[in-house]
Amino acid sequence: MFSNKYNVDGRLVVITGGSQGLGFALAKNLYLKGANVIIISRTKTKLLNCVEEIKKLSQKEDQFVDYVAADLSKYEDCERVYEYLTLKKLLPDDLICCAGIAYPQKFAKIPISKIDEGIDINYKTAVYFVHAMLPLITEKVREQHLVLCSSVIASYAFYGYSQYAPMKAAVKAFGDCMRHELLPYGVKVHTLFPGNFESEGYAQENLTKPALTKEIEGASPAISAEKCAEIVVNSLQNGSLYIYTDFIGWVLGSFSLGLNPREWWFAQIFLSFIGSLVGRLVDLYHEHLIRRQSQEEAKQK
Ligand SMILES: NC(=O)C1=CN([C@@H]2O[C@H](COP(=O)(O)OP(=O)(O)OC[C@H]3O[C@@H](n4cnc5c(N)ncnc54)[C@H](OP(=O)(O)O)[C@@H]3O)[C@@H](O)[C@H]2O)C=CC1
Ligand SMILES: CCCCCCCCCCCCCCCC(=O)[C@@H](N)CO
Repeated sequence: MFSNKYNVDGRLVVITGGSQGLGFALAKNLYLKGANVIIISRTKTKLLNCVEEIKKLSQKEDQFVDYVAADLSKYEDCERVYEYLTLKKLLPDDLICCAGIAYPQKFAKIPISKIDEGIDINYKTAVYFVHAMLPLITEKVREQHLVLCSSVIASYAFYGYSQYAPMKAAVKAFGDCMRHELLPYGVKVHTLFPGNFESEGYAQENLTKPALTKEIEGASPAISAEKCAEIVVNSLQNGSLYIYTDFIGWVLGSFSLGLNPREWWFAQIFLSFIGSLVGRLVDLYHEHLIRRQSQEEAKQK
């Protein structure tokens, strides 16, 4: 219905989790390219500072940046964002859902409050927000994009991520449903599968992350949030539906193609064949690391 090209200039982009990390980096990147942005997160003081910083990057007279402080895991707050947009007659061109949190730890050591937080921040913020915004993205007036943030972890869930991986798999599945349902409205739905990148959230999760988890995910060295945002924006401009931010993420995505959208069809199909041959070996190696560690722990006791 609409062209594939994603021209940033003049668009209105609403970004959840826009006060730090990837969300903030995306806000700055898009603003620098001429977009108007609205950032949303819970903490007003952080949002105010971000708005000031973004304003410094202004490209033209009438460029617009604003914020809404809202806890998007509460539906009333999502409705409040809807009211703010409609009152101000602001029609978003794109929604980017970046709010998310990980508490990597052995399952037995995870407090139930952290499990709830994982469900609320990773899953509910995305699903509730999209639900509340639907009237604004189904008007068929222009090309619109919905961007959801999953993780490489959705392609391969492993030791230490029991609080987080199921939620990111859920976000992936939600995105797949939305991609179908919003097709008649000309809304392109993109899902991000980032590998590790530096952010406040990443620093926080590293405080509880088990050594084994760090060892396994070492294959995805953390890039800067700015670099990650640049890759995401370039991929959106190329029309990619599934967006990976590092090589290992792309390889793991290729190993689990299923009926998923693909990029570089033949390369990915070839890799999926390799994956079906050696994938289990990689996992067996990780099982070996786990056994070795538990034996070492037993010796120390
Ligand atoms: N960093 C990494 O290595 C990776 C991260 N990801 C995913 O990428 C996304 C961005 O990650 P990252 O930049 O590290 O995250 P950060 O933890 O650094 O930032 C999270 C943002 O979400 C906001 N937020 C949290 N809870 C809510 C809520 N209930 N309602 C509204 N806003 C909320 C936070 O602000 P406030 O607390 O003020 O609300 C903050 O702005 C997340 O979805 C994450 O899971 C995926 C792969 C790798
Ligand atoms: C031949 C194939 C070898 C495969 C080896 C397996 C490597 C696994 C890498 C997984 C990286 C996961 C990053 C998770 C990021 C994330 O979402 C958290 N940081 C949360 O913020």
